[in-house]
Amino acid sequence: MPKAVVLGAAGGIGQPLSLLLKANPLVTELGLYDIVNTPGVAADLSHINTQSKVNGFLPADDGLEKALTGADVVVIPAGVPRKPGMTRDDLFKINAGIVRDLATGIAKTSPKAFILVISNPVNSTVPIVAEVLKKHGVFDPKRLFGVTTLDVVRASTFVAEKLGDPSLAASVTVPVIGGHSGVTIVPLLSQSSHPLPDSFATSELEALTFRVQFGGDEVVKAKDGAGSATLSMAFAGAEFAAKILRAIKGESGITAPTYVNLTSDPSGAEALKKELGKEIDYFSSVVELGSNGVSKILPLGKVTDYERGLINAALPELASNIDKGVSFIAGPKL
Ligand SMILES: NC(=O)c1ccc[n+]([C@@H]2O[C@H](COP(=O)([O-])OP(=O)(O)OC[C@H]3O[C@@H](n4cnc5c(N)ncnc54)[C@H](O)[C@@H]3O)[C@@H](O)[C@H]2O)c1
Ligand SMILES: O=C(O)C[C@H](O)C(=O)O
Repeated sequence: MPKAVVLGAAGGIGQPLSLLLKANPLVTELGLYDIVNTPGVAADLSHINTQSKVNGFLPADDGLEKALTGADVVVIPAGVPRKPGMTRDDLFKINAGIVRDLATGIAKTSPKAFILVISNPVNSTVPIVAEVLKKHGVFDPKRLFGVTTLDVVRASTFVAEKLGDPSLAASVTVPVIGGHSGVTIVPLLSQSSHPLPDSFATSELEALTFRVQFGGDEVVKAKDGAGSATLSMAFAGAEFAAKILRAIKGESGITAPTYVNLTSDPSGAEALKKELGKEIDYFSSVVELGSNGVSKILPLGKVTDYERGLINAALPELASNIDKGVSFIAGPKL
């Protein structure tokens, strides 16, 4: 205990993420699943002198089921990445089906696992996983997470840069809320652990906000057709997974922003929706983690008028992304 599983483990994110999980002393077993190359990735990682046992699986011979058996934490970076000119929503056509099929495997084999969804478009793929789990009668909203940590990591880096002290990057924390695409990404810079100077101009604040919202595009452009963020995403995914592993082990007081379901448990969902002023079924907010998953969704806290405007701009797109994911499994709303 615990066993971590990576679905999409041979990919650009999957390989370095699997490496970082192999290096995490809390992981005792690591299952790697992909449609290609996992035996090689697993053999390679298995020579690293940390305690976890590593196994690689392919679709043949019930590989998905074998990988997922006994899983406590399942991380999903399977699916295609963006090329320049594409939005994350453009990936829906291919990734929705991939995520649906993997979620079906989880529902059948490891329904109690904590599920961490990286595959884009996260705003829609998380609802897809939830709807599949609901169909199988095993949905627990406290155990399903859209991984938005890369936005948080970016915000820390960019704020530290603006403060003129990159050594602060690891300690700066900025809540990033909403969703994970363009305008649905809302950095609450007024709540930065290391405040921006009073002299910070409105235009600078807008530029910094834009950089967090569209940081993914910078990488897509720089990679010039060879994919999107992989290494920074692996780092971010491993950071979030490490928090989950610590919470499972019983550590209390761990918090992180993550994209969660707001329709039932856990506590705090109704209060958050009141603050948002809108009935919305998923939202990324800071949550408190416990051994059973999300123990509390924390309130937004004080936001500036500018941030309130960003939230209001995010909500309609988020709602439409959510509907798209839900309808893919449940059929269109009548
Ligand atoms: N949440 C985030 O912040 C974030 C950040 C970066 C990338 N992403 C997303 O992560 C996904 C993966 O990105 P990448 O750069 O690693 O892509 P990649 O193409 O390098 O890797 C994807 C892997 O998924 C595998 N795969 C495809 N279909 C599969 C299936 N049915 N079952 C198991 N594995 C399957 C592929 O074989 C490949 O190894 C993309 O959708 C990307 O947009 C999300
Ligand atoms: O930008 C992308 O498509 C990948 C990822 O969502 C990111 O934020 O880097």
